[in-house]
Amino acid sequence: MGSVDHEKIEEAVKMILEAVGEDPTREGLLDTPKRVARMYEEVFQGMNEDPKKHLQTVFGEDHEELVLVRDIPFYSLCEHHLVPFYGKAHVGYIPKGGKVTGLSKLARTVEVVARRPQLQERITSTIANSIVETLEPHGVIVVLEAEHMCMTMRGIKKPGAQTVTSAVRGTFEKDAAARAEVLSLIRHS
Ligand SMILES: Nc1nc2c(ncn2[C@@H]2O[C@H](COP(=O)(O)OP(=O)(O)OP(=O)(O)O)[C@@H](O)[C@H]2O)c(=O)[nH]1
Ligand SMILES: [Zn+2]
Repeated sequence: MGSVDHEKIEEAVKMILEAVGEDPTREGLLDTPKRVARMYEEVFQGMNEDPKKHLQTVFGEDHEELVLVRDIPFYSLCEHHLVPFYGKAHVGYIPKGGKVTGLSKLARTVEVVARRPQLQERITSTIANSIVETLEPHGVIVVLEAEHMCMTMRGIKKPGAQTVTSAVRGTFEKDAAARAEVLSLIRHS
C-alpha cells in the first residue's frame, strides 16, 4: 500500500542532487532516489491515518483517576525545513464513565500524529484533541520535549536546546493542583 508517489519523489531527489552539483548517475547515488522515496513513505506514514483510529479501543474499566504514559519517544519532521525533530511525549488523561483505552493506543496516537510534516505545537494539540473527542475524559494533558535539528545542524545552531510544549484540557485547565501533580510525575522521568 503506497501512500506516497515514489516516481515523483525519485525525480525530485535526482533534481536536488543535480542542483547541489552532484552526479546522480555515480554509483553511490544510483539507488538514492529510490531509498529516499521509501524513507518518506515510512516517515510520513501517518499522513493518511486518522489519529483517533487507535483510541476507539476502549475497555469498560471503572478508574476515574490519572493514567499517564510518559517518555514515549517520537520522531517527526518540521514542516519548514523537512529535517527531524525528536524527543519524548508524555500523555496523561483522567478517564470518565469507564472509557479507558489501551496504553499502547496512546503511543500509537503519538506515532500517527508525528509521522507527517509537522509543528511541535500541532502534534501536541492534535493528540490532546483526539483523546478528548474519543474518550470524552475528565481531563487530558500532553507534554512534548524535543530537539529540532533545524536549530542544531543549521541556522542558529544551538544543540541541546529543548522545546517544551503542552496542551491541557478539562480538569487540568481548571485545577492547578492536578496539573502540578502530573507535571511532577513527568519530571521524575
Ligand atoms: N513554532 C514552531 N517553529 C518551528 C518548529 N520547527 C521549526 N520551527 C521554526 O520555524 C521557523 C522558520 O523560520 P523562517 O524564518 O521562515 O526560516 P529560516 O530562515 O530557515 O529560519 P532560521 O531557522 O531562523 O534560519 C524557524 O524559526 C524554526 O526554528 C515547530 O515545531 N514549531
Ligand atoms: Zn525546521
